[in-house]
Amino acid sequence: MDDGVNEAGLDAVRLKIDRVDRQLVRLLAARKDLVETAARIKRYPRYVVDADRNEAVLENVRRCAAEFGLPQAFAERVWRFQTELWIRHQLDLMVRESGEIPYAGNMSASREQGLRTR
Ligand SMILES: C=C(O[C@@H]1C=C(C(=O)O)C=C[C@H]1O)C(=O)O
Repeated sequence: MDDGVNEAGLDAVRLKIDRVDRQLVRLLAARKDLVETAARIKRYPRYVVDADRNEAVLENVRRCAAEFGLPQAFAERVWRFQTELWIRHQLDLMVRESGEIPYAGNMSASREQGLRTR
């Protein structure tokens, strides 16, 4: 780079970004284990999507975002997208572990509940 860009400063901040990413991945892996436990408790695909719980999760995340200085709209978009991925993950897990076929109703239900990224 040119134009007097502080390359050493950029390298240093990127190192910190990589460290934060490592922590984020660790936390997501911990969430994955819990989401899988929830899936095993639910047992059936028809119980995977829970609109009330999705809303409660979003409300909690908005509160945390305000607390930690993350823009709420940003947090909300990440969580809506994430929730869709977790729902898919649970359905995939059920298929893997029980051979149960998830019916299309689940994903269309999640779309109706506004879980798609907009
Ligand atoms: C993990 C669950 O399953 C789904 C995924 C959720 C999540 O990722 O937070 C929340 C509700 C459900 O739609 C759950 O019911 O708690």
